[in-house]
Amino acid sequence: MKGLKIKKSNTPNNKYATVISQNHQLYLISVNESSGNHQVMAEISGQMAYSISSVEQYPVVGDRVEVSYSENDDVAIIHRILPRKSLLSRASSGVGQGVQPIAANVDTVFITMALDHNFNLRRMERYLTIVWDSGAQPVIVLTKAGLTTDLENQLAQVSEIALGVTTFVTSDSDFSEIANFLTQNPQTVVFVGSSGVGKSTLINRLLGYEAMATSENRESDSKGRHTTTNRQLFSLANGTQIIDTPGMRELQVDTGDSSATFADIEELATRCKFRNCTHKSEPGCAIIEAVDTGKLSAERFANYLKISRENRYSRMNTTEIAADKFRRHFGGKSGAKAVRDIKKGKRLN
Ligand SMILES: Nc1nc2c(ncn2[C@@H]2O[C@H](COP(=O)(O)OP(=O)(O)OP(=O)(O)O)[C@@H](O)[C@H]2O)c(=O)[nH]1
Ligand SMILES: [Zn+2]
Repeated sequence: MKGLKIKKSNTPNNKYATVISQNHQLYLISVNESSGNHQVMAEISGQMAYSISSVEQYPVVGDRVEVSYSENDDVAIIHRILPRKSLLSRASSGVGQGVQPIAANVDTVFITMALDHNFNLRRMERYLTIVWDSGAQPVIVLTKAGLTTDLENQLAQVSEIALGVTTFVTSDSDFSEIANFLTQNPQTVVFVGSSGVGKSTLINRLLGYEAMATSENRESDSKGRHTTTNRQLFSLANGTQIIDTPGMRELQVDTGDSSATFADIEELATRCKFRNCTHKSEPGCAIIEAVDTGKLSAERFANYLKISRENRYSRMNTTEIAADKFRRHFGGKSGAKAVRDIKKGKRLN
């Protein structure tokens, strides 16, 4: 994986550091010093705070930052974020709220899904979409192999929606594929996936100690999932870093650029007779034909449409979204009739 190119600082006493945990505007950073790495609390400088105009300009876990700090200081001051190679974000709740960045410079996102009742290809597509969009590389981890009798079929289904994506299968007793993968390519990784699929179990096994409380030894409503520290970035001996921040694990699998995940559908769309085909009822629609002949599953196509619509919304303001819903809902009706319907309280959705 490509390393960060670090521009030399204009201020010779400044140092470089990695953000290892974040709590509101306070950061825990690991400063790279000639004597080794040194952990210290940090805040952003007044000047940096003043110049920030959007939420991605705040440091997040995994960020490399330039700081000023001397031995006598209680807190270091963060002056800037070095260029990121990836940024993983989740959708904030509520329409028009944009996205919330949660981890930077992640190389690989392990999309973790259990092979039991948790297994769900539509959810997997959503995770893939977010990961492709972040600049990180997805790897699929299918856990609890002992709890399925249908592994071959499940693997075939996964490879259909995740063409070329590395896929590992783990069980209670065997997680060696992931361990080998990380030994061969030390890098920064995160685990995402539904609660209970075994992310903490895997992270503990990779670290070789109980850094995370798994659901077996955790109160179900306990806030702190880390047993020993409030770190959000853990290092393996081989240099691999595992980021695990609150809010990261399940993401909100509802946004992102769908083009890489749905490359086959986008390719089909280029063969529709009309360039602005909506793939609903047009003659010569290559997608409708593929669904009719069974080459494309209707479910997968429906998921594609849903994600495309959500993407479109994430780029619109509230009025535009309302107008779009209006058009979709009342497409054929006259404006006056549509307005009457709205006044009568018919829902748009
Ligand atoms: N059978 C089986 N059980 C597993 C496996 N991996 C984890 N488990 C069990 O599944 C339960 C949940 O595991 P966790 O590691 O806490 O799951 P998690 O994904 O970290 O869940 P959250 O912390 O809520 O995000 C625990 O009881 C684990 O012992 C596996 O490969 N096979
Ligand atoms: Zn079409």
